[in-house]
This record gives sequence, C-alpha cells and structure tokens, in this order.
Amino acid sequence: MIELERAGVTVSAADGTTRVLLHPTTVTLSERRVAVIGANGSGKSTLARLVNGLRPPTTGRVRTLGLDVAEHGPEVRARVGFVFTDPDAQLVMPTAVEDVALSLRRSIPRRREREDAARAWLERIGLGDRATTPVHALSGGQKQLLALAGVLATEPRVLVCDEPTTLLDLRWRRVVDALLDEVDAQVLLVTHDLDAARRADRVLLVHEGRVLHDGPAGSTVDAYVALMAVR
Ligand SMILES: Nc1ncnc2c1ncn2[C@@H]1O[C@H](COP(=O)(O)OP(=O)(O)OP(=O)(O)O)[C@@H](O)[C@H]1O
Repeated sequence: MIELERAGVTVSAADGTTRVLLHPTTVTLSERRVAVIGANGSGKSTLARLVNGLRPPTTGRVRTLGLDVAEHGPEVRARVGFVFTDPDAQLVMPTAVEDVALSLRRSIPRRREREDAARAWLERIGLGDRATTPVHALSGGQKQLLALAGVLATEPRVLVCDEPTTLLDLRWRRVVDALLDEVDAQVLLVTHDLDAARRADRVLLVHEGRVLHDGPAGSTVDAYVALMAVR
C-alpha cells in the first residue's frame, strides 16, 4: 500500500527561484500493478522516488506499507525495492554473480548457498551464462536485467521500477514483463511502454507535475495518447 497525502516536491535553484516538480498530490495505491505514464520531464520519477524516500516530500507526507518514508527511511528501503533506469546507478560488484549475492547477504549468511541462490536468480533472468562476466563487459540490456535480478533477490514487498526495460529488446522486455507480472510484490512501474501500462490494474497519467488522470489502464492510456496528439 502506497499513500500520498498532499505530497509535493519543490526545489530551490541557486538563483533563489523555486520550482515545483510535483504539486501536492493525494492518492492511495493498493492495486497490485500500478503504472505511471506521462511525457518526458512530467514528474513520474519524482513521484516514484517519493515511494521509498529517495526523494523526501517537501510538503505533505508519504506512507509506504504504513511507514512514513521521511521518518522510517531505512525500514522503508529494506522493504521497498527500487530499479533505476540507469543500471550503472545500482551495480556495484565486479561480476554479475557477486552483485546478486550482495543483495542476498542478509537473507543467506552462508557464502556457498548465497552464491548458488544468486546463480539461480541469474538463470531466471536469462543471464545464467554471464555469472562471472565482469559487469563492465555486459551490454546495456544485460546490465538492466542484472540490476532487476539484484532487486528481486531481496524479495521486496513493494517494487518500484523506473523505466526498467528501456534498453531491452523485445524478447527480454517480455521476460521482464512476465517477471513483474508474477512477482509477489506490489509493483509501481514508471514506463513509456504503453503495452506494459495497459496490463496494469491502475494507471496514473502525470502531466506538468500533477496527476492529470487516474483510473483503469484503458481510459488513462487513451487520455495520454489524446494529450500527446494535440501538443
Ligand atoms: N533536482 C532537481 N532540480 C531541478 N529540477 C529537477 C530536479 N530533478 C528533476 N527536475 C526536473 O523536474 C522535472 C520532472 O523530472 P522527472 O525526472 O520526475 O521527470 P520524468 O517524468 O520522470 O521524465 P522522463 O520521462 O524524461 O524520465 C523535469 O523537468 C526535471 O528536469
């Protein structure tokens, strides 16, 4: 469950001016699959980052799984996985298997078991034959898959994905779509992929820092297509 209560984000520029990235927004998200769509720079990532406290609200409050993200940042982040658009932002270990194993360090103390579990995740995501490949030698799409595997391995209760398939070809996009469909967590998916958005239980359309439309996938995607057509 994700609750935004008049949650907004304003930033101050060096010249003293302020800029609203997200106007105060009130929304309660309890659906299992929620998509967030909208034009570039509309405020989708800003909204997504509120959910695990990566960006604290400057007005109002955000509760995820009942925890106020401003007050309980570490507890929230232990339960809420975040997949970045740019996988380099979250891959820290030299090889693929070590990177996934890092995510498992708390749940599986024994090194050998941890490595086996990490390899199983790599198999599941289609990178079984890349376990010991240096991360820097993976393609952009392979890194994106690896970053997702690392977050899934933590078994989050809420999974926020900020454009997780931008670098993926059609085949791997389908693999990721299927994984996101079957994962137990509540998923908040920021995406430009309207096919993926259409499969969500609920879709928010963000426009110029506001939730302009909020409802079932079909009507919200149609509203977005209409909005883009006239601009
Ligand atoms: N720290 C910041 N300071 C000033 N402006 C910012 C900051 N972070 C984001 N912005 C601006 O806020 C707006 C919303 O950004 P955000 O990343 O939420 O957009 P988005 O909808 O996710 O875009 P995209 O689809 O291009 O990823 C953009 O115009 C962006 O340039």
